[in-house]
Amino acid sequence: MSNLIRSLGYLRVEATDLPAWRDFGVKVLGMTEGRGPDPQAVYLRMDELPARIVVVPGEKDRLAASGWELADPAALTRLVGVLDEAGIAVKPAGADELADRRVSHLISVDDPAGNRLEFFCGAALDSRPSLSSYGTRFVTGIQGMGHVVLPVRDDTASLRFWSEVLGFRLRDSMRLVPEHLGLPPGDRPLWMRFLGCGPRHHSVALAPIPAPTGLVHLMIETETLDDVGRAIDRCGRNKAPMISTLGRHANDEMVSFYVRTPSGFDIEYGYGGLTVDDDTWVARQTTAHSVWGHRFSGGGGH
Ligand SMILES: Cc1ccc(O)c(O)c1CC[C@@H]1C(=O)CC[C@]2(C)C(=O)CC[C@@H]12
Ligand SMILES: [Fe+2]
Repeated sequence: MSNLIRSLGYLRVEATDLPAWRDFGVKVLGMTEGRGPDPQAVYLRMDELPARIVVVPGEKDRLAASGWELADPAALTRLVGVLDEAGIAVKPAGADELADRRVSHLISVDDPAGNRLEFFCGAALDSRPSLSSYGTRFVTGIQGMGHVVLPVRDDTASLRFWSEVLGFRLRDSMRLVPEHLGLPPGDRPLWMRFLGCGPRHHSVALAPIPAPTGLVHLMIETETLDDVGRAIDRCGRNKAPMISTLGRHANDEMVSFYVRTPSGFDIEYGYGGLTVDDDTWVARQTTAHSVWGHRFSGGGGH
């Protein structure tokens, strides 16, 4: 158990259509475009970091890595010790990768499902404010950039790695019906696990849902409900495919909707997510994904 990871820091996405991503990030999501070392890449900002989503040209559309922030080099050194002890192969970063990501220290590992994870500290800040022309402000800070839902195959192995090795805390579980996901009916129950590493209710959810792009969705959170409403309007104006109606989740109380990115995975765009305290939090099971809304279409029969 390590308990060293503080928050979701960034995503690296490989994409086939970079101009579509620039438009989507700026005009639909309300992020701002930053600058970075790779002139080909699109750097999308939400706050004082130089980029929260880095989109690089690729042969196919996929999540290349999720980046997770630690407090300092000592914490990263301790995490390497924990990973070594657990027999997980740790790849140190070269100078080129550090420069590219604008961090002082970086390592990477693959989780049991093959999701590439990067652990870093010492992010460079961008002194230019990230000011969206729509007035959108994102909830980041100690809550990080949001949450990711990553595909897993073996629920037990993945849950053990994320909780027992990485030190994430189980915040909620939800049983899924295979037929609802377009999967064959099975005898084993399918569990979705929601885990946190800080005050945000969940920074990662592990889902037994096949995702060809390596990501089910990224959730980003705004400071006001009006920011979410305006984003819905911009989806319409820019013909970005909304794949769910507005709804409120049962477990983290987030009011959100889902929109498809140019890379085929989804963004959950939300407001009002719950923060929790590990000293008092009790992990439960939710039996309905939402208290209202979130009717899905197109994305696979929900
Ligand atoms: C259930 C839930 C709670 C909190 C969240 O932040 C959240 O994204 C979800 C929904 C998770 C999940 C999904 O991402 C893909 C489509 C899913 C599997 C459904 O069909 C129900 C739950 C949905
Ligand atoms: Fe979510």
